[in-house]
Order: sequence, then C-alpha cells, then structure tokens
Amino acid sequence: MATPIKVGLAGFGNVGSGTYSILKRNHSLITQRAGAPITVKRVAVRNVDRVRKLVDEDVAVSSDWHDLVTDPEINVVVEAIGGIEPARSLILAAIDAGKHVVTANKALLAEHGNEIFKAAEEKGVNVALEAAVAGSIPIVKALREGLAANRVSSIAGIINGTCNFILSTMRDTGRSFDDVLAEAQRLGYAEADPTFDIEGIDSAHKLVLLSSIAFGVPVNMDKVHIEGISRLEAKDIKFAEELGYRIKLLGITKYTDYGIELRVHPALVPMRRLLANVEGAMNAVVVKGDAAESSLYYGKGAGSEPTGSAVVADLIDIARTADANVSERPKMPTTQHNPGAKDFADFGDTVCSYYLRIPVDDRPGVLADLARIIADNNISIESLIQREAPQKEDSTEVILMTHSTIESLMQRAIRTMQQLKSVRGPIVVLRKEELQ
Ligand SMILES: NC(=O)c1ccc[n+]([C@@H]2O[C@H](COP(=O)([O-])OP(=O)(O)OC[C@H]3O[C@@H](n4cnc5c(N)ncnc54)[C@H](O)[C@@H]3O)[C@@H](O)[C@H]2O)c1
Ligand SMILES: N[C@@H](CCO)C(=O)O
Ligand code: NA
Repeated sequence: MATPIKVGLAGFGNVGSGTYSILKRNHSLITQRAGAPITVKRVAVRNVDRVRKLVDEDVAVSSDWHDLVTDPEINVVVEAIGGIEPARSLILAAIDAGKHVVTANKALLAEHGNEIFKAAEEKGVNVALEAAVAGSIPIVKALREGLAANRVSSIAGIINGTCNFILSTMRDTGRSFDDVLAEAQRLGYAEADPTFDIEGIDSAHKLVLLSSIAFGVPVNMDKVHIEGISRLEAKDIKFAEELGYRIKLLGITKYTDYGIELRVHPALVPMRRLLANVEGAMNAVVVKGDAAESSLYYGKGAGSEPTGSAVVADLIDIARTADANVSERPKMPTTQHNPGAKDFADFGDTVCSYYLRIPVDDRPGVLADLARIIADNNISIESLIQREAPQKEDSTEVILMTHSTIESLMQRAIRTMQQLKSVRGPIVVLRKEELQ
C-alpha cells in the first residue's frame, strides 16, 4: 500500500519551484506511479509575498521553516534552501519529528551526512539525495539498485555543470572566464557562492557522496584532493586539443590496493572517449564494476526542473516504501557500511599519468636535464614536445607527457626540475585520465 504524501517544501528558488511545477503539471501521472497522491501542503521561503502569488491558494506559505516540522500532516520535508544552516537544523528537526527528508543539498550532506544519516537510521526514516548528485541523472539509484550486484572499482564524472559549461563555452567561443561564469549564474546552474563551483568544492561534495554510496564508507571531505579550474590557462586547453585530449574537471574515486582515492582536478581526457564529448552544462558519470564493466550515465546535472525531476522521483519512492519495513527500503550511504572497506588513500600514493608544461631556456642540454630528472625518479616519458615561444627568442616551452607513475614521485621530480636555472617559471601540472 502506498502512502499519500503531504510535502513541506523549504525553499522556492530554482530547485523548489522546479519541484513544485513538476508535481503540479504531472500530478495524475505521479499519483498513478506512486500509488497515492503527492501534494505540497506548505512552503517555507524568505520572500513570502513573491511565492504566495506562484502557488495554489490551498498551499500555506510562511517564512518560518519550523512550520513544516510542527505540521503533523506533513510526512515528507523537501529541503531546497541550500547552505549549512538552517538547512541542517531543519533536516534534523524533521527527522526527529519522524518525517522523511528529500534534499538537493550536497554541501550539507558532504559535511554533515554522517550525523544526518545516523539520525535518520535511528528514527527509521529516509534521507533521499538523488537531486544532490548529478541532478536529473539517476546515479544514486543506479549505484544502489541497478549496479547492486557489482563490486564497483571506480567512478569518474563530470559532476559540475558550471565548470563544464565554462570550459566548453570558452573553448568554442573564446569568451572570457568571468563572462561565461556570469551566464552560468543567470541560467541558475551556479551555486550561491560560485567559488564552490570553480574551485572544485561542489564536485568534491558530490564525489564524497558517490564514494560513500559505492564503497559503504563515511562521507569525509578532508580526504579529497581538490583543484578547480580557475588557474587553468587557455594555452593548455589548446595544447591538449592538439595532442588529442579535452580538459574536463573530473571527480574521481577509485577502490585501490592502497586505499580509496578521492580527487577532483582538471584532467586531460582522450577525445575518443564519450566523457571528452560531454559539453555545456551536461554531466556524465562513468562507473566501473566487476560484473557490469563500464557504464555511462549522462544528463542535466543542474537547472530547475532537471533537479526537480530527481526530487520528485525520490518523493515517489518514499510514497511507495513509507509503509514498508525499514529493512526493505533502500539503504542510506553510511548505513550500507562495508565492514571490510579500505581506508582512504593518501593523495601522494595516487597513480596517474601527467602533462607538464615547462617554460625553459632555449639552449642545448635543457631537454637532457629534464629527461634525466624524470628518469632518476623512475618515471617514463610518453612524449616530449618543444613549443615555440615567439615573444621571447631565448625561451621556449616543453610539453612533457608521462606514462603512469606515483604522485609523490612526480611531485619530487617537479620540485627538482623547478630548481634548474634553465626553468624560467612555474611548471604547469595536469593529470591525464585514460578512462579505459
Ligand atoms: N540550482 C541547481 O541547478 C541545483 C542543482 C542541484 C542541487 N542544487 C542545490 O539545491 C539547493 C537549492 O538551490 P537553488 O539553486 O534552488 O537555490 P535558490 O537560491 O534558487 O533558492 C533558495 C530558496 O531557499 C529559500 N531560503 C533561503 N533561506 C531560507 C530560510 N532560512 N528559510 C526559508 N527559506 C529559505 C529562498 O527564499 C529561496 O526560495 C542548494 O543546496 C543547491 O546546492 C541546486
Ligand atoms: N552548481 C551546480 C549545480 C548542480 O549541483 C553545478 O553547476 O553543477
Ligand atoms: Na541524481
């Protein structure tokens, strides 16, 4: 038997309004699929007057989120406010009142997920998070249900629409970083603080949730190596293209012999890979499992209705399973604990191949010095290309691509190269991800 759902909706911005429109437009279809009606009973927002005009008359609108928690008829709270407080207090209060929670708030879950999931488990309610990771793409469902037979070995994804939009629009149009970022903000993709997007923090939030779901480990932001796209130079995007690669901001988690890797950084992806051809604000996630092997999930990771689509899917799941025994419901990330799970890896142990751009003096012996340092660190060179640097006749740039090696060895080699007199400026370091 399905349970009729009365929703208390916190926030009526991009995600809250998208959720509301879908529930209204597809009401009969959703009722049929859920087995019971799902209706919004109350909305809590900052700007009550604006939202009052946007919702039906029978929906109560107030500025106090406590109203959602104290209303005994509300059985699910949708948190679409964002940020840490009061979102955390609202979610914990809703759980305490025995209400299920649906949230799009990856920042909150990545920082406070262990506390929230534990509280929900103790109370026997759900905290559903499909909208928090890769928006419309049902990646949480795919990992928990569709791929439940697998030992997942790696997940690599483009999980920030804003960065992918910036990287592909800059490449295609030559427009400036700031101009394209402003457009992403106008389109509702960017976070309230866009540094979360461009510095890789939003990708890291989603990555720790994916890793937690796939490997049954607690969420732990401290273990993620994070680099964003703000320092990426146009010339590296161009050189990468010439070498047959696209630069994408990737979130990567791997289950390895040396622990669970968690890293977010710009990466060179071979152009022949599907992931290299994911453009604009689209997201895509590649999952490798021992049985299914490689599978790819692609779709809109941001935007009002695409994100609302995931919120409503979670509401439908809750309507179908609210009456079921807790053990019959999908497990929450940290409660599907894998007792044998490895610890998190040290970033220095990561195995990668590299792209280095090294500004050097244009004179004999320089390339030999670089090659010697690389060899002394047991790293093997895949290719070494010298570039013209027309503005300074006595200088040039070397693009050095390596085979797989260990991050700490690479960092040691870079430190040594950086000390050479013939190296004229900072060495640019990017990682390659072959995704085989
Ligand atoms: N925008 C997207 O495409 C997208 C996609 C996935 C996840 N998310 C996440 O969804 C959440 C919401 O994002 P958004 O883009 O809809 O934000 P938004 O700024 O468009 O909307 C926020 C809403 O919350 C309300 N609000 C803020 N503080 C409040 C408070 N104290 N009490 C009551 N209401 C309050 C505001 O009035 C507004 O209606 C964030 O966690 C974000 O990371 C957004
Ligand atoms: N700011 C996020 C929103 C979706 O989580 C993005 O650009 O992908
Ligand atoms: Na999703």
